[in-house]
Amino acid sequence: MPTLGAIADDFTGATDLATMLVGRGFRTVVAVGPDSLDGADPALTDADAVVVALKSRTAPVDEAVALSRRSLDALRALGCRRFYLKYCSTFDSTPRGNIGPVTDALLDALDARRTVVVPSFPATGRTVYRGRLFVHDELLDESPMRRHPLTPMLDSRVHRLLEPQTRRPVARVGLETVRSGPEALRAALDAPERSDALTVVDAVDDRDLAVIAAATEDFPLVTGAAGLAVGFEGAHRGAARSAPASRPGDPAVVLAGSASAATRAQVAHALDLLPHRRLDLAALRADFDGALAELTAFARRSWAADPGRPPLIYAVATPEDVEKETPAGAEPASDLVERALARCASHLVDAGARRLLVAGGETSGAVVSALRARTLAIGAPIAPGVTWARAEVAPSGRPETIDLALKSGNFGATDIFTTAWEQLA
Ligand SMILES: Nc1ncnc2c1ncn2[C@@H]1O[C@H](COP(=O)(O)OP(=O)(O)O)[C@@H](O)[C@H]1O
Ligand SMILES: O=C(O)[C@@H](O)C(=O)COP(=O)(O)O
Repeated sequence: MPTLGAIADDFTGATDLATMLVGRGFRTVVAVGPDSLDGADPALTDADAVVVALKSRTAPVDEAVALSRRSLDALRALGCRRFYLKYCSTFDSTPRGNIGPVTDALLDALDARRTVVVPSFPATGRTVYRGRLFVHDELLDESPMRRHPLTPMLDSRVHRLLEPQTRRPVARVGLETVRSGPEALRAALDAPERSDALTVVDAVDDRDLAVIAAATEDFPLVTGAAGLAVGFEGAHRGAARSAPASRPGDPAVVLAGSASAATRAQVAHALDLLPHRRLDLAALRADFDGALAELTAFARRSWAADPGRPPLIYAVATPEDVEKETPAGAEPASDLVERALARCASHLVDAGARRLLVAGGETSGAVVSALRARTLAIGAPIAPGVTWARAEVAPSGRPETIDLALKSGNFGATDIFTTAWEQLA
């Protein structure tokens, strides 16, 4: 029976946390949305931890809160007693939410008064020092996250980002206290000014995260990126990862909807090596089905020409490709891109694709929902925060088992689109 329940605000974040938890000795399953939390499913009841993947990061606040509350109730019904709200290591949110409102709602539901806020994930270059969030050497608001199409991050002070989003006071604990050990940190968290607050805690390396995890072991709810789970200890060290569903040479495809800097570099690298097509937004607006049929035909031709070179279908190669203004009366580009890549994934699985690498959190949510997967079993790791997962899908009713990698826009080495497949060998 699972005892740890996590709620992730996007799909790449869910597999990011799940691969970390597997590495920490938790048999972990990702459930796609609260409706997949079926108490009779042995994949869930035999796990130590269940991570619910939501597409709630940029949803309207009420919807994000309702989805998270339903997930919490369903995780409790499965037996979970300790909860983890997983959001982005770059704290992706707006002044309205959704990190603050969801944290408030989960605390209320758990009858808890306070929690910690820990976006730090040093393995991917995210650290928090003096309350400021760094992405490698840059402050968050000086990093490419400043120009994110959905959640531009214009401040690096985590407390300032959170304050307008929550009803609770926002407090801070500095690195000096963390480095004094779990008892000192716990005393700081128990101080009256933090006893009903959301406390942003500095963490620069994995030892800091282990201290935070130890100091909050009995908190009903912790919040953060996947890094905090570095300090968790499950009972199944060396927990098995699921075997690949596909074989080398099976049709594979890369679908990239992210406009993030790392993905743009990965696209640029792959353009020289893989057959590729950029989504043509005008063509999609003029004839969605026709444009999709052309993309499917392109993928089929690529597989026939060389099964070793997966076709790449992408949305953005340079920042200028991001559509800033929607033509009057037209569907916003971000929705159109998600819808196109989701439909593309369905067509391609129907056409035989058994290995899909998807870049982008919102994009991954749209793709996995279109594929109608219910659970993801965590497979071979690819890079910090990125993993293969095995999924039963049924885009048009016929079940298939495929290998899926959901890559956060900003994660992964430049050559990930050409090298990730080696982990399936
Ligand atoms: N050309 C474009 N113009 C506008 N928005 C785009 C374009 N291409 C992609 N997008 C949108 O940008 C968003 C990227 O978000 P996401 O998939 O979460 O990537 P990341 O992981 O980098 O945040 C998606 O909603 C996607 O549809
Ligand atoms: O914590 C992280 O950075 C990732 O797990 C994550 O949430 C990434 O979000 P996207 O960049 O939108 O994929």
